[in-house]
Parts: sequence; structure tokens; C-alpha cells
Amino acid sequence: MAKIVVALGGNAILSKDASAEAQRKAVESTVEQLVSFIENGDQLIITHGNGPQVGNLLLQQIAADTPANPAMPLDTCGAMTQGSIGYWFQNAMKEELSKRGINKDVMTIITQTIVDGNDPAFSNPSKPIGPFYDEAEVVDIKADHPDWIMMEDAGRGYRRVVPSPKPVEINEYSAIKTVVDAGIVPIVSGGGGIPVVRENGKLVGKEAVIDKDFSAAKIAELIGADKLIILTSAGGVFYNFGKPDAVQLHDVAASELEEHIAQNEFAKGSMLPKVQAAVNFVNQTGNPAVIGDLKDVKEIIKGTEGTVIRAK
Ligand SMILES: Nc1ncnc2c1ncn2[C@@H]1O[C@H](COP(=O)(O)OP(=O)(O)O)[C@@H](O)[C@H]1O
Ligand SMILES: NC(=O)OP(=O)(O)O
Repeated sequence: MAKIVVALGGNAILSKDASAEAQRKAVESTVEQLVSFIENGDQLIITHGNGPQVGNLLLQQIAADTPANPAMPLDTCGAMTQGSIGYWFQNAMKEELSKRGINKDVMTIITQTIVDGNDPAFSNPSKPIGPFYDEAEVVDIKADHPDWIMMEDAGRGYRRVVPSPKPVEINEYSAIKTVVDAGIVPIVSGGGGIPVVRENGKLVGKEAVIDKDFSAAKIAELIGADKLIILTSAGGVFYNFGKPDAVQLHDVAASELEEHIAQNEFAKGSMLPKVQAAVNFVNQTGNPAVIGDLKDVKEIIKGTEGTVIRAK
């Protein structure tokens, strides 16, 4: 039995249509594929992003903000998206397992990720959240919200960016391990986990969004996963992405990717964290990581699609 951590990108779940129905459909079709792991006898651990969802939720909060019904802060919005996306997965996975006659429990664990309050990321926002805007829209947004920082995101438009500290500890790790050891399919650390810092013996939420690729790699390492699979909305890792000479990698050594990271090959806030997280996992465990497209899960399982990163 292999332990496999699968991380799904928030942009892969919410590609164009932000309705609950469309996002549920994306989750349902992914789950139909992921169940193959369980049929193979593997233990699956699911984690997911929340960049678009938490940004949209924050916009809804701001739009409806009144003294009687105040907007929720970012850490609480992060928890809310863990609940909503976890619910979609939990519901779809249980349904798919039942259809195939597999009696297995599925459980979302609201996860707090401990970060360092002095992480320089707090003064250097880099995590894109919410919708994409064009340049004219950015001018209006800056007029309404002068404190927001907007950045171009991998050629897709501009987005608001927020601090994204690195995960230091997964607070619920021992509960996650218990659930994994019991053979339950857990949905953990959604949106990278709710960022919290230790202050006077308490865990206090911070206004930030952790990159789920880093928390996925951390959980995969802690749990002793045999493989980390990062599913997004690109066929895999490309060199010269978006340029005429773009080339997709199929099988690459972690050391080669490290050289390309050093040469600033990968876009911050999108492909860079995925590649860094995959390389971290491979270097720490010697086990492979795969980065591929959500729609290619079946082929990724067979090894015919995606980019495999190995310790070579
Ligand atoms: N070098 C690259 N190789 C592949 N995709 C890249 C690369 N650089 C940027 N991208 C973009 O990054 C996207 C994945 O990042 P993102 O949308 O932030 O992920 P997520 O699915 O986790 O939300 C791809 O869909 C692609 O548009
Ligand atoms: N929290 C997070 O990493 O979300 P995305 O995968 O949507 O960027």
C-alpha cells in the first residue's frame, strides 16, 4: 500500500465559473479519477488550494460589511474555504466510493498551520488571491483600496496579493496521522492551512494565505508519503512558459530544477512554489513528485502525463 498525497490547485477547481455548482463539478470529476488510487489499495491524503475562493469570499465580506454584520478577517475566511471546499470533496468522494461498493470514511480536518511571526513574507506579499483583473480595473481598485497590492499573475492578468509565510508546523498533524492510520481518507490543510502564530501560549490567526504546495510537501514528508502529486491547470512544468519555444518536461531530476529555480525560470505565486515544494519533498524523502493537469489524473496515475520529479 502506497501513501499518496494529492494537492489540487484552487485555480484548477475554479477555472472560469465561480458558482458552487461549477466548482463541485470540477471536484466531482477529479474525485472520480482519484478513487482509482483507493481501488488500487493505496492510502490517499487530499489537500487543496483556495486562492481564488478565499479572495472571492473576502470580496463578498467587504461588499456586505456593516457594523451589525462585520466582514470576517482573512484567517477566518481561510477556515471558511477549508469547510466549503472540504465539504465538496467529502461529499463527492463518499458518493463515488459508495457507487463502487467501497465502504470507507472521508473526513475534512480543519487544519491550522503554524508559521513564524517574523517570516519576511509578512512584509512582502506574494500570494495571488481572488479574481484576475485587467490594467483598467486595477486603476479603479487602487482608487477604492489604496492599501491593496496588485501583481501580474503568470500572464493571466492582475490579482491582489497577500502575505504567504512558509509552514513551520502542522498543528493537527497527530490527528491527521491517526486518521490516516485508521484508513480514513482525510482532506487536510486546505488553502495551505489557516496561518497561525504562537503568542503567549495561544495560537493566533494571521492575515495571510499559505501556499498549499508547501504545506502539502510538509504533510507528505511528515506522513512518510511514497508520492506527492500536485494537480493544477497546466500539463506539467514548462521551461520558457508562455514563449514560442516553451517545452514541457516529462521526467526531470530535482537537481536540474534547482538550477532553473536559481535562474528565475519559474513564475512567483504560480509555478515556482509548486516546483520548490516538489523539489523539497524529493530531496527530503528520495521519493518522486508529479506536477500535472487536474484533467489528466488517469494518465498521471499511469505515468503517461505530467512532469515527474525524481532524486537523480
Ligand atoms: N513554467 C510553467 N510551467 C507551467 N505552468 C506555468 C509556468 N509558469 C506559470 N505557469 C502557470 O501557472 C499555473 C498554475 O499556477 P496556479 O494557477 O497558481 O495554480 P493552482 O492550480 O495551484 O491555483 C498554470 O496554469 C500556468 O498558467
Ligand atoms: N492556498 C493556495 O495555495 O491556493 P492556490 O492553490 O489556489 O494558489
